[in-house]
Amino acid sequence: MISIKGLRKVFTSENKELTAVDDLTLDIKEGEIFGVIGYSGAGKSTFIRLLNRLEEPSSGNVVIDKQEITALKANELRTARQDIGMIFQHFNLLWSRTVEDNIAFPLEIAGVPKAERVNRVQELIRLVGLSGREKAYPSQLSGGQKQRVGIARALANNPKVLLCDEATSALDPETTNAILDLLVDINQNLGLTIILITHEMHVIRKICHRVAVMEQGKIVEQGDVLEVFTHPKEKVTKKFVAQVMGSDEHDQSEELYYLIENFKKGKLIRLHFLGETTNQTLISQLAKNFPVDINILQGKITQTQAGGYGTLVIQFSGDSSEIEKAIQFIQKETSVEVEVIKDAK
Ligand SMILES: Nc1ncnc2c1ncn2[C@@H]1O[C@H](COP(=O)(O)OP(=O)(O)OP(=O)(O)O)[C@@H](O)[C@H]1O
Repeated sequence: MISIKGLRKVFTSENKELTAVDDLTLDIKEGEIFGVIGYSGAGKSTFIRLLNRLEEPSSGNVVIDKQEITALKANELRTARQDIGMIFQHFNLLWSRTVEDNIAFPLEIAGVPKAERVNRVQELIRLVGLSGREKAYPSQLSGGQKQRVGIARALANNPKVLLCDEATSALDPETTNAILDLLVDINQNLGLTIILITHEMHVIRKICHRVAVMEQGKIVEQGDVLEVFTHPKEKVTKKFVAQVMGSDEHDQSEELYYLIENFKKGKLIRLHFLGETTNQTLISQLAKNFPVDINILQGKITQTQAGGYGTLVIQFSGDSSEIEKAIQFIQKETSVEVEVIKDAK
């Protein structure tokens, strides 16, 4: 769907050259939500702006849906941009226009007749959940509502791709979640390919299918979100994963030592969940099927688009042969990995 090859952007200021995006090659599939994460200055904004040529590349090419964006003349680019919606951190709304007039703006530019425009705007307002706010001005809206206007405006011409430039960075956590849910809805219901840049791993965890990690203009690691979360390779990736899961191995071993010392009966087990979508009822299944006591001691499980992952430490106590059967059940019937931390025998 999107093919990016050897993309570079060199800025020159005060006779110094700075390579903001450095020989970047990437393929993005149709219908996926692809996240690019990196710290400030990594080159994310420059990268996403190169895709629709808000920033002109120094070299390399970008192909979106078989059209080579980097080869288009100015007038061709204007038409091609109707297929590439974009939303921004600070919304970029027109402050003197109402909600409906902001959303109608790209339709006016595309020459859509008035009656059709009015219908389309109504449809978009419903889609993004802004019914009743049609006549409001941006200054009268909350941050989340402003971004909803931004999304509706970006979708007005039925684009194939939506570029999101730190779209939730100016929002509080609750509003961020609501906007992320809306992006997932749009992705699923309209089949829209979404590329987003962010410095928050929570955003990647919650909605992305694949992720690329950017550092100094380059992609240093990429893959399925679950794979990158469970097996981060680069130092920078490990830091991002720690934003969501916490990673301090020292802390973990201290906590385990505490559990081993204080829960001496039966067996202490650590369960490793990896992309489980079907095992959410595991504990209740164990409790129903085996005459053992289960004590939940510690856990951290988080949900991604590909299912949950994380660990759960439990204590089994009771008849040791029943405990063994319960463990065998987990090993045979689920893909949860079992690690025995301590066996009281
Ligand atoms: N117009 C410009 N002229 C000169 N240098 C620029 C320009 N735009 C960006 N840069 C530089 O390019 C590098 C990458 O910036 P970019 O904004 O793409 O990073 P980022 O990862 O999006 O970070 P942030 O989240 O802070 O914006 C930075 O060193 C920045 O100073």
